[in-house]
Amino acid sequence: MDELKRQAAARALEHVRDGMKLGLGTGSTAKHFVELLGERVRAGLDVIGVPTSEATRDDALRCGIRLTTLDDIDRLDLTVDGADEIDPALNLIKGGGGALLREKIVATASDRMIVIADDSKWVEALGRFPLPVEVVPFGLKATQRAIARAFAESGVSGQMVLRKGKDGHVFVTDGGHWIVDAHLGRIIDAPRLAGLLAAIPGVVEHGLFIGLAGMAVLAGADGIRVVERR
Ligand SMILES: O=C(CO)[C@H](O)[C@H](O)COP(=O)(O)O
Repeated sequence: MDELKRQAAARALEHVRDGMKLGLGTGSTAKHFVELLGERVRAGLDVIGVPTSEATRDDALRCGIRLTTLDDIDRLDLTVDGADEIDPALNLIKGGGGALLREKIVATASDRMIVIADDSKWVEALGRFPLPVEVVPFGLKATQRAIARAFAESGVSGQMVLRKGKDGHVFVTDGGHWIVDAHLGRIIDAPRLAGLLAAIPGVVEHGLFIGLAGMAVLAGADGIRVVERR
């Protein structure tokens, strides 16, 4: 599986050009991309990156990649990131690694987003992977009730679980928020649900990435499949 992730990352690297401003994703697949990019940088490629998490910032610096922020530059040329699920419209579930907020800000500031994954992430409909919803700790129960109403309005339901870290304590995002993972099974209308969740005051961000990815690079046992959004 790790080899497939690296193959997908290597194929995405072919889209990187000298002088590009890059969004650097988070997760085990994105980490392969950062490492391979670092090899090219050490060989003379001139790029600058905006990391989507503290973990990616550390990795990128270790790999010798120059970094900047969205305060210092306007647009990015390309973001390369992983995903937890990818559907045929190239809508995604992201946030399994907890970095969905910065990932969405960076992807939205990019002219292009390429999503890289092993082909187990390809699904006919989103929702088997629990949908991460990043919330502020204040008023958690009220926010969860509003989220449940949004689910009902878009025709889905399921258990919501407050994410815990490996240490058993509540998982805290880089932005100081909490994550509720919603076990929905199958999301019938992801764009509609995305809009409903975005309108809830206690929701900081959710893991539905609608219309952001322009290309998916999927590595499987039979080779690499590239899917472009129509
Ligand atoms: O959204 C993410 C982190 O917030 C990751 O891209 C997603 O969880 C996929 O991770 P991996 O490449 O390790 O399978």
